Amino acid sequence: EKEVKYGQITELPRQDDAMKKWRSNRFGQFIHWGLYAIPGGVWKGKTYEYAAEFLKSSAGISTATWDSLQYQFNPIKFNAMAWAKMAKAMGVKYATITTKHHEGFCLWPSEYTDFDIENTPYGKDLLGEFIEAYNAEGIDVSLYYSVLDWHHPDWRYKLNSEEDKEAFERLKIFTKNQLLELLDRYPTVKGLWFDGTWDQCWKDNGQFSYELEKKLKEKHPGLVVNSRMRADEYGSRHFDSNGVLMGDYESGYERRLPNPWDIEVTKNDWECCMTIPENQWGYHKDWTLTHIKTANELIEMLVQCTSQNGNFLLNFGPTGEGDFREEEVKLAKEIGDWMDDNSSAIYNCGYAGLKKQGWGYFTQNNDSETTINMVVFNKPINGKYRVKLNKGSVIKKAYLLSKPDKALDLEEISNGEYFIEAKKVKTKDPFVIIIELENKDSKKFHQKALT
Ligand SMILES: Cc1ccc([C@@H]2N[C@@H](C)[C@@H](O)[C@H]2O)cc1
Repeated sequence: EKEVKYGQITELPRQDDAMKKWRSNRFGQFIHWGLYAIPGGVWKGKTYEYAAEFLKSSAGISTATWDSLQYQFNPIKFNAMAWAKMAKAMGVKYATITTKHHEGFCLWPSEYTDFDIENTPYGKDLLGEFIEAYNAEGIDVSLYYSVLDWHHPDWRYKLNSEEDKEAFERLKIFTKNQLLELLDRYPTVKGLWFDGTWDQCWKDNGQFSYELEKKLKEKHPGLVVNSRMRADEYGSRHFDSNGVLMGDYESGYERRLPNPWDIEVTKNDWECCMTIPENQWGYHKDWTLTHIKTANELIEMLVQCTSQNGNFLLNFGPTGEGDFREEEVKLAKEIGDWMDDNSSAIYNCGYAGLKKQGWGYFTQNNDSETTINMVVFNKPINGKYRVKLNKGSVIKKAYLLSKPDKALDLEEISNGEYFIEAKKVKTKDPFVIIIELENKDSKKFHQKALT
């Protein structure tokens, strides 16, 4: 054990209302929007395959040229209420939007820079409109903020000289000022999602990120912060040098999920953020470049995250004009239709304390001790679902969520192991079987107490 002075601040897992709400939300919408949405991955007629929000670097564009995009940013089709209604219909309970990505352009009128929405043809407080519209639909909003800032003259990747150190001190003050400004301007936001914190400059400033997290949480009670914000004084990130998670949830699952059988991951709160193409966060004009995930794939990811106590943050990249491409609109509808019928297996649900089995994923509502959800993705060819529960568990009845008054046939195999027969399931979509137990699934809740 090392002596870590600048590691974890808030003892985990948090059981306060703000964190319980974060945990019960489960499904969120990520929005990546900035100047990069204008060129959309294409520059001087050439299409760049790398992530569209990195076009400045992949096309070797000078900062001056890139930053001049500011004077073209005029999303005439932006309608925050329409966005919020689409998000609501999709079934998300929270949304995380880029306030400032690596390019440094701010979607809110910041008093600490002119490289912001105020100095564009649009001019209005776009971020404020977004937050108001999403909150009006009952959707919590958290703010993505990139510490890495390609525009700011004081940004340094590494601190090699006294001059670097002095410049980075100014950058740290700028960062703190902008974050306090965001919390001042938008008091209803629930969280901060930090990115761009992997460089040496930030790893050398563990004490600063410790004191910053402390200050932000004092200013904004209940604030939920991702582990990506932090480094400890030895440069250890996400987890301190003794392996203790920093921030409030683990945010290392970017475009990847844990192994579905991994139960270690269930011990912390965590979130997976995911793109619909293979690797585009910002709007890219050409979606033929890679595989585009289907609603079924994305629903399975959401269900897997829930089954392992994680949240799923699905990314959308609005165009430079402020609307969504048709593929995203279609996916939002398809996912929303599934959520309309099955969200009871997602919202306020988590790890059921049971091993994953071949037909799909167990989830369990955090407020129920005797009801377990089976979310089915793979129908057994004989229509018999083998379920292995905790020893001593006795099934009182099992039924399709879609047909609650028709009990399914059960056959007990051994202590806590059954076949559930569901032969006539017509749907082509994933579906839910509900198991109601005779007795308290005490082992699971005992496990919960230990975590
Ligand atoms: C190498 C790399 C750096 C930054 C990223 C950013 N993190 C995601 C959450 C997006 O914001 C992406 O631009 C992705 C890959």
